[in-house]
Amino acid sequence: MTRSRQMRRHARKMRRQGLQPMIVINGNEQLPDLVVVLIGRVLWRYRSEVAPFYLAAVLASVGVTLHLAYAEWWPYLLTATTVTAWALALFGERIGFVRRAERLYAATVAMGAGCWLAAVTALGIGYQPLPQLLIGGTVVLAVPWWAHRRRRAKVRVDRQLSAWPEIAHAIGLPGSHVQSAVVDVWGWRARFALARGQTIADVIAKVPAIESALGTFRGAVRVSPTRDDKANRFELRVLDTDPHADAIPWPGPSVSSINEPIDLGPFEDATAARVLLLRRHGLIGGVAGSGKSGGINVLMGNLTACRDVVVWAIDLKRGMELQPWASCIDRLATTPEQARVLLRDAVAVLEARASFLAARGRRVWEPTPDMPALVVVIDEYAELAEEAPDSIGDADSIARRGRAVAVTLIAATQRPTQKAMGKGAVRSQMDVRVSFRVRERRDVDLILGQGMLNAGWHAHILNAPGKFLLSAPEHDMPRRARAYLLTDETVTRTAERHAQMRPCLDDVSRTAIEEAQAGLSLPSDEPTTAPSNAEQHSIPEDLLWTLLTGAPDEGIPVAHLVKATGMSRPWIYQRLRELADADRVTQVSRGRWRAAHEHVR
Ligand SMILES: Nc1ncnc2c1ncn2[C@@H]1O[C@H](COP(=O)(O)OP(=O)(O)OP(=O)(O)O)[C@@H](O)[C@H]1O
Repeated sequence: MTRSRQMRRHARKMRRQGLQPMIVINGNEQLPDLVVVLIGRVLWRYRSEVAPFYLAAVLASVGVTLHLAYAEWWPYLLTATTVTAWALALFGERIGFVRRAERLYAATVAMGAGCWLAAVTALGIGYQPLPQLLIGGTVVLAVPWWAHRRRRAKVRVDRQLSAWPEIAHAIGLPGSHVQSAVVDVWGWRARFALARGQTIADVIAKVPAIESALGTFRGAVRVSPTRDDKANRFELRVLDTDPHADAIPWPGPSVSSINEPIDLGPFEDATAARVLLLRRHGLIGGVAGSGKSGGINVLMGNLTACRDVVVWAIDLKRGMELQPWASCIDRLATTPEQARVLLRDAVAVLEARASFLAARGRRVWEPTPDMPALVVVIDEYAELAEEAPDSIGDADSIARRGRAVAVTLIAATQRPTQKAMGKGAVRSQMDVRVSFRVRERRDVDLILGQGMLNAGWHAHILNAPGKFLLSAPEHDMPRRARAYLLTDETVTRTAERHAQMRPCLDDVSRTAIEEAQAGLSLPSDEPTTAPSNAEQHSIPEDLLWTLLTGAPDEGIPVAHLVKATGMSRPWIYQRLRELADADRVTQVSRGRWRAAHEHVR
């Protein structure tokens, strides 16, 4: 019996006795077979780390072979090298070198390796200083490779996943296997297939065992169904770091249109807390210092990035919170009087839009850069209710009737009591509720809605500023999230950038505001039905023309035209536009028109 067979037998015997065999290598003896296997395994396991040296070894052997057989090939090698390096630098993105630094690195390695190979092919490996260049170049170029974060993360995940069959066996899920995996900022996620008869409930019951087997911290593993909701699949989310451990810098806007859900910050499992604001109103609550203003900054950073949103804001704390965004805000009210006018105008906008839609037989206002949504942000709503109580009726109107016409209200307040919200229906109309930390348990229901505390929405125990619970039609489970943090400098920079691309309100809304400001706003029960046939058209059109030709020099207000003809405001505007296109009428000033001079009586 050879010595190595004796050793293996001995090892088996020890294992039967429950002991762990140890390999002792005596310097004078030949290495046992086992050690060769072990070294092979280590070299395979650490193949990613050792890859630069593998490449160097391959280059050296290819170089020696080429020198002996085809020494005259070196110019071809140089040409191929140059072409490859340029291709990697210019088009490397297509094969996975996403960042510029990665493409430059790949091109440098290709250039270095190719030039060295060409030199060895021509001169032989013994030519000085080619051997030194190979060793030095390998070590120097290996440093960025070793340091590359994404490579390291991928290797770590590969190793954890290659151990999955053993883990699955140990935790009682034998036969389950990995289908795909991706690495991200917080850790990794992988899709698994389950063996016959296993269910996702079995996996959820094993989460602590999975955490232990993968060597993660407690709470790092989440199990969820896959998107296709197959009963024999599951998704495993493994966090390397707790996403909520520190403040999370804002990564920049997540949307460019109000039609997309806004990312407020990550949940504990690092998935994004995304919420749609189109045709919804929002209520943000929480005690002083809980991060409300931070939350509003995240919203502002996103809303101002949308080319189909006009933002109006009310900040009665003398603009302390919203002033930094002033360059992106179409109208900012910082006094009760300004707030009153702003809300009255917002109601005028919503009424004009409703008439405009009704006249065209349309139900909803689809925001576009030309016809944007209007979002009214009110910081500290309680101050508004206290200092401008007569404007609460307008806020109420917006909350009740704003959805279809894309006029959205977002109100922030510390405690949305009935008194703080004024005597209106505003609170009950809020579809999206964001609760930062509250002082008392009963405040949970105030912000999130009746019965939410008992349903497990424990906003009173949120333990750091910026942490929040989000309740919305697509978020019906209490999950902690943490809002991104925008530093003052980020706010300034973002506001500067976004200020250049803010849209203006559409004609319908602008005119409604002008009329409201001129005190000519029509009652909300103005006629909204468009004429149904040509016969009906002919009379008001004649009347309209008569009014325009008889108008004084300063023009006739649109509101008068509406009243006199009995037609809807959008109808009047359409006719005016047609007449203006035919050079028959002119707009004297905002909201005032008359016939062109040659037609004036
Ligand atoms: N998302 C966040 N992540 C980390 N820290 C935050 C976050 N939001 C706020 N903070 C910290 O908490 C402090 C208070 O936040 P913020 O001013 O937003 O609270 P607030 O609820 O608006 O208070 P107030 O009502 O007094 O204005 C900030 O100075 C900041 O340091």
